[in-house]
Amino acid sequence: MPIRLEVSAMKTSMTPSPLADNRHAAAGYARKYFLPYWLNVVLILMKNMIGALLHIIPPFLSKYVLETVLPQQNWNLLIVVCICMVVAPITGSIMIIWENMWGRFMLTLSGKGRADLYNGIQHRPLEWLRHNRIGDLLTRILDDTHFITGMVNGHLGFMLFHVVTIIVGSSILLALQPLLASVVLILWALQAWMMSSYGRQIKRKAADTARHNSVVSETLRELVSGAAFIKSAGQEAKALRKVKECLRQEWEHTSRGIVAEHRVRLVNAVLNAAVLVLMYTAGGWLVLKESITVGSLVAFIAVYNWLRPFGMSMIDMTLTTLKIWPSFDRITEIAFSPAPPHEGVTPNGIVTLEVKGIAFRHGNRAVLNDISFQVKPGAIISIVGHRGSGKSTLADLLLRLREPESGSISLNGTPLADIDSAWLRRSVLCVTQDVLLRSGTILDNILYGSEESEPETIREAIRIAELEEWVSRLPDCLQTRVGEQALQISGGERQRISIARALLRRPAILILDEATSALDQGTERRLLTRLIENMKGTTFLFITHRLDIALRSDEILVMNEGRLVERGTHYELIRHPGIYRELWKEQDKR
Ligand SMILES: Nc1ncnc2c1ncn2[C@@H]1O[C@H](COP(=O)(O)OP(=O)(O)OP(=O)(O)O)[C@@H](O)[C@H]1O
Repeated sequence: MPIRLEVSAMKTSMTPSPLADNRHAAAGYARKYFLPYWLNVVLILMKNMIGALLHIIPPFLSKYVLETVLPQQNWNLLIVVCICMVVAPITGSIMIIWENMWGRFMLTLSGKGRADLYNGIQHRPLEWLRHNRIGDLLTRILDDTHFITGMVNGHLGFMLFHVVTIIVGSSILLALQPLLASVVLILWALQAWMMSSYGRQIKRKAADTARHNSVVSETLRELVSGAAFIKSAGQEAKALRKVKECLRQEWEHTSRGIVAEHRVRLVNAVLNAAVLVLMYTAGGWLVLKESITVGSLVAFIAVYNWLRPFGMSMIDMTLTTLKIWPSFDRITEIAFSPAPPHEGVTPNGIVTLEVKGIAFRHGNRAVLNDISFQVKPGAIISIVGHRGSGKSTLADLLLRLREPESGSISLNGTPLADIDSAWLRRSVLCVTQDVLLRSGTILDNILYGSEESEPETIREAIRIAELEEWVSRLPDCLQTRVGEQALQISGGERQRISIARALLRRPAILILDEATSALDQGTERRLLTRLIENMKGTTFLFITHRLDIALRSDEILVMNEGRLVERGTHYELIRHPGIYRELWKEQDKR
């Protein structure tokens, strides 16, 4: 059944989701991954509770020794109590083994998180990808996820233990001496309140530092990847100045963050000392008034001293969490807002493409205006025009890398938006002039996306793309690695690799956007002839400045300033004055 292509009005999905929506999505994500492990979480909580109780036994035993064992002068009981004092906390510590066992699922979560982040980036609109700096994205994938991973793996369980311990410890303090405990707890609450207001400052500074770190990464990436260019332009000193300035700014931001953190620690130290002084003074006064026994005060102080380090490290952990929060925001900005690839209609058979009145603008500038045309299955079409007339933008729209502002594009009558996105990626392929090679071997690069191809088909593709001779001269032929040698692979060789790749993919529609511009005209002519013969049934859209292929096209679409201004065969167009005739004459002169 022939498939027709039609473009219908589509809504743009370029606007990124607001952060609040992303946080909501992140909460859903956490639910999705944590819920299957609810039993592990409950077990860890219970273990923490029992561990906290076991750790709190020694202070009570001290009270018992002072008030009962020593007055009775019971030597045997003293030994038993002392043994219990040692065994209880050790047992509590040994229980950490269970936590390692039950908490292992957290490790897998961090891996999934990083993969989701990459998935999020991959599914963002093209415009978003082009506007975001690579350095910034890398910082998000590597540094920000590293902080979060560390937090999930190291802190979460530990924090849980601290919270449980502090709750249990505070209850015991209240049970021992309600008045004294209230004073201590009020001071602690004051400390927590101060923390939260300083915390906002720390969070802001951390966000600032994260932003600057990503600018530094981006600048360094640019300067390192452009090192050869900088050298050839004799601009090494200027580049070095830029690096130094960048690092100076980074240091300034980091040090501002450190100063803010030190201020919080100082306030904490002062408050801790105040609590201690108050507790000894009030406790001593209560003993003198005979409101409590010395044993109770000793037990109270022992519980307090045992609890204090937990409070301190809780503050440390809260500070770390606050610093990590901006990383969390930066991740949720991309990881949880992708439009998932949707499963839509899968057109069968050959494909007819129809474009109806599409318009597109880059910012405020109209780049395409009222473009309409129809392409029958297996047709050869050339899209020509002056530079900047909108040809590549049109290709982006056909590939659904961008959405038209108005108008419609459809395949066999089904709008692109309703077509299964995986099918679309497989069936509408674009080969551009700038060919990016992946790390791996030459063969990996040819097979990318068609790994299941038969050896005979691969050989044929290599032959048609005229790669045979070049490959045979490589040290390991097809198995030669691209990585370090990438720079030595010429533009023409890269373009031929991507033509071979297209041959293996056998798309329904193949767009060649200046895909053979680096080849000499003789090679280009031969290669394209073989390509067309070999891919019968495929629709070809040639975007080109060389008009050789236009001669053999079923139809030529001539674009000017975003409009389709002429159409017809070479011989029809050449007869009348117009842009095509101008272009043809210009080429003739060359
Ligand atoms: N991301 C972008 N933001 C703003 N303007 C853009 C963007 N991409 C392209 N343009 C502009 O849109 C216009 C059309 O660009 P396009 O690349 O589609 O033209 P083209 O006909 O393919 O040009 P060429 O023949 O030089 O490849 C140009 O003026 C270009 O500068």
